[in-house]
Amino acid sequence: MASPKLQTSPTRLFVGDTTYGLALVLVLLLVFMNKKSRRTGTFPPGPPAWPLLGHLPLLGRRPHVKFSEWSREYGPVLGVKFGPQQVVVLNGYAAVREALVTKAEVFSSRPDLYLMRLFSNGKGIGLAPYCAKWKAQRKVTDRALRNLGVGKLSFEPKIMEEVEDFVSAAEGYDGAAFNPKYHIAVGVLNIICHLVFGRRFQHDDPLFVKLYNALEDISRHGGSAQHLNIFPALRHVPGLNAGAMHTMRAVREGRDFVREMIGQHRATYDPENIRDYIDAYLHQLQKEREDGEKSVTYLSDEELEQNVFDLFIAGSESTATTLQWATLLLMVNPEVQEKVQQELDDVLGDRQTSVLDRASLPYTQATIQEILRFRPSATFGLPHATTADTTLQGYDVPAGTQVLVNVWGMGMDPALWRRPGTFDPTRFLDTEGKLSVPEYFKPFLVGRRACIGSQLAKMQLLLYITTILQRFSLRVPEGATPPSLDGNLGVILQCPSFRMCAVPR
Ligand code: HEM
Repeated sequence: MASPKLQTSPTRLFVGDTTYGLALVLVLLLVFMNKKSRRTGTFPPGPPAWPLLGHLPLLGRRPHVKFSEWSREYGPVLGVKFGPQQVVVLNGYAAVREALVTKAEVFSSRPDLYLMRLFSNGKGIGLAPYCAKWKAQRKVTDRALRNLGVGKLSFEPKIMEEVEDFVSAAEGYDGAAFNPKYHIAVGVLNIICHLVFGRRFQHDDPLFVKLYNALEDISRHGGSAQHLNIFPALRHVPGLNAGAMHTMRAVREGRDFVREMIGQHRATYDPENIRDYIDAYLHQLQKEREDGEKSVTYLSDEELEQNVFDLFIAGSESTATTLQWATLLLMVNPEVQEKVQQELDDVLGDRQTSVLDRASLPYTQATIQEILRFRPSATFGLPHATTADTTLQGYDVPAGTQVLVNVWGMGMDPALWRRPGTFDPTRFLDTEGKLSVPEYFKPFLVGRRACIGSQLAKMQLLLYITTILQRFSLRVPEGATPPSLDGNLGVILQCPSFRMCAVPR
C-alpha cells in the first residue's frame, strides 16, 4: 500500500500551529509552576506533616528534644507546620547567627499571635514588632539599665539584700527539707521592683502579693492557652478559652499595679534625682516632648506601662526558674557542689562575693554556664518573625514566617558538645583551668532582640549561687528520691517541684 501523501492543507497547518502553540503555553506554564513549586520546595525541610494539624501531634511533651532529633535528620534549619502556620525552627548557631545578626533587619520582628496581642497589643519591648517605636523603647530601656548600674558594683547591694533574705529563710528551716521555689521567686521579683520602682516590698504587702499572684497566673494559664496562638477561633468555644480568660484577668491585675506605681512616681518625680527605671523613662519622655526640633516621640505613658510589665514578665520567671534549676542540679551533683565550695573557700574565705571576683572564680563561673546550657529556662527564647521574603542557609523563608530558636538544642548538639546529656562544668574550662565559653553558646541569644536583662541575670546567678554555697551544703532529704530532670515545658522550661535540705556549713 502506497504511503499516504503528506498533505499540508490550511486546516492542518492551523491545527498544527494550535498544537504547537498549546505545547508552548504548556511548557511556559510548567516552567513557571516549577519555579513556583521550587519556591515552596526550598522552604526548609522537615518530616511529613499531618493534614490540618501539621506537626503538632508529633511534638510530644518535649518539643525541644523532638526538634533536636529532627534536625539531625533534616539539618539545622527545620520547616514545620503548627496547624496552618508555617514555622521555621533554628537548631544550630550558624543558622542563628545568619538570621539574628547577619540578616537582623529581616529576622528581628515578632509574630502577630493571639496571646501576644493579649499581653502587649504591639506595645513595649518584648513582644512588639520590629519598628521605629520598638527601637525607641529598647534604646531608652538599654540606656536606663546601664545608668542605673545594672551588672555593675553599684547594683550589688540591692541583689544582696534579697540573697540575704533567702539565706535567713533557709536558716529558718534549720537543715529540714523545704521547697526553695517561693523563697527564690519573691527575691527575684523584689530585685526587679528595685530596678523599676526603686524599692522592695515586704512579702506580705498586699500590693506585692497582687503582683506575685498575677505573674504566677500568667505563667500557669498562658502556658495552657498556647492552642489559641495556632487556632485563634477556638477562643469562641466555651471551655477552650479558659486559659486565655484567666491570663487576661491576671494581665489586667498586673497592669493595674504597674499603673498605680507609675502614678506614684509622677507625683514625686524630681529630674535631679532619677531613682529607677520609671523615673529614667519619664525623664526621657519629658526631654523629647520639650525638644523643639523633634515633632515625634515614640515614648508614651502606655508604652512605659507595657515596658515595665515586660521587664517583670521576661525577667522574673526566667531568672527564678534558672535559680531553681541551679539549686536542684547542685543538690543532685554533690561533687560539683563541693568543687565550687572549695574554690569559694580558697578565693574568698568568709568574704561576700562581688561581681569583681568573677575572673578569680573560673570553676564557679563554668558551673553557672553549665546550668544555663543544661536546662535553659528560655528554651525557645521569644518567637521571631520575618518582615520580608528572605533566605536562610540556602532555603527560602517567606515574609511573615514565625521563626523559633531552639536554645536547648544549641546546647545539646552532640557535634559540638562532648556527652551533652551529662552535667559537667569542666566543659567550660580550658586546659589551664581558665573559663572558656565557645562562641556558639548563647543562652541569652544574639542580635537586636537579645535579652536586655542578661547582665542583671548573670549577676543574680553569681551572687545567689555563691552565697548559698558559702553558707550551706544542699542535700537530698533523707529517703527522698530526686525528681526527674526533664522539666515541664510551658512558656519556659519549668523546674519540677522538689524539696532540699540546706545544711549550714
Ligand atoms: C536567666 C535569666 C534569663 C534568661 C535565660 C533570659 C533569656 C532571654 C532570651 C533567650 C530572650 C529572647 C531573645 C530573642 O528573642 O532573640 C530574652 C528576651 C528578653 N529578656 Fe531575658 N532572660 C533572662 C533574664 C532577664 C531579665 C532579668 C530581664 C529584665 C529585667 C530580661 C528581660 C528580657 C526582655 C525585655 C526581653 C525581650 C527583648 C526584646 O524583645 O528586645 N530577661 N531573654
